[in-house]
Amino acid sequence: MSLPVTITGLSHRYGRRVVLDGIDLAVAAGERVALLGASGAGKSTLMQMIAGLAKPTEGTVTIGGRPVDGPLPGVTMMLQRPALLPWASVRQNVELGLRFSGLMRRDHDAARLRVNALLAQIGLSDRADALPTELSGGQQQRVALARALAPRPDVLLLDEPFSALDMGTRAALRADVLRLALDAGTTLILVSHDLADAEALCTRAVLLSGHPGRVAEDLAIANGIDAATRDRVVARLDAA
Ligand SMILES: Nc1ncnc2c1ncn2[C@@H]1O[C@H](COP(=O)(O)OP(=O)(O)OP(=O)(O)O)[C@@H](O)[C@H]1O
Repeated sequence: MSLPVTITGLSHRYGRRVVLDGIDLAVAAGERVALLGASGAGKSTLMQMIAGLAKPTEGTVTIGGRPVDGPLPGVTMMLQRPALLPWASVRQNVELGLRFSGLMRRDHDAARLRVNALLAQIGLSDRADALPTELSGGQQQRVALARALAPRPDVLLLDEPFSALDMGTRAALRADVLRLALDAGTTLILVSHDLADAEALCTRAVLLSGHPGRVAEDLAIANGIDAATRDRVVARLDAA
């Protein structure tokens, strides 16, 4: 299942410093939206609020009509660093996603099949017993992706998941994310400062800009981006 995410009149201050101002954003169930912006535009802060890890100074976030006042079941976040359990195998790390969802307890066989299918999808079936430290950075990020998608989350939040990876690995992982997200039918919100990430994964790009960050552009990108728009967006992303 996928759920809509609605942000209404959201502003946020750290101390006396306003970092986000008047954010209104409606993401439909199953939509794939990129939150783009230069460094410091407030993208990660906004993601933390969607994930229920921080509370906005003003305004609300609802997911499936339910106000977010803490982490909600069915909402999964994946970060720049994979944050795998170092002492647990690849398989155990992916299983963790299903332990939280309860499937491991309810139907152990179904959980095992799901983990096997995910390991095959990320090309790591033969590394199921390896420890994370025995994998490359890209492989570790794939394991984190499989763990995030194992319970078929209603909403998947990706905060710069590709930024620590080289270009080749990045392209391959983008393809994995798209395939697994489509398979899970999840609503996807991606934070990035790279337009290419948005084009590879999303049908819509929302650009945060300024200090405090506000929504500067809201673009349909499913059918590509014309040259003038691309130049404008890239210039804004490059602005510090
Ligand atoms: N916990 C915090 N306390 C105080 N200020 C913070 C805190 N977290 C972020 N900030 C500030 O809020 C602003 C927005 O930060 P945020 O990390 O949300 O931006 P971002 O767009 O995700 O940036 P980047 O692309 O560099 O990660 C920045 O100026 C940052 O310094």
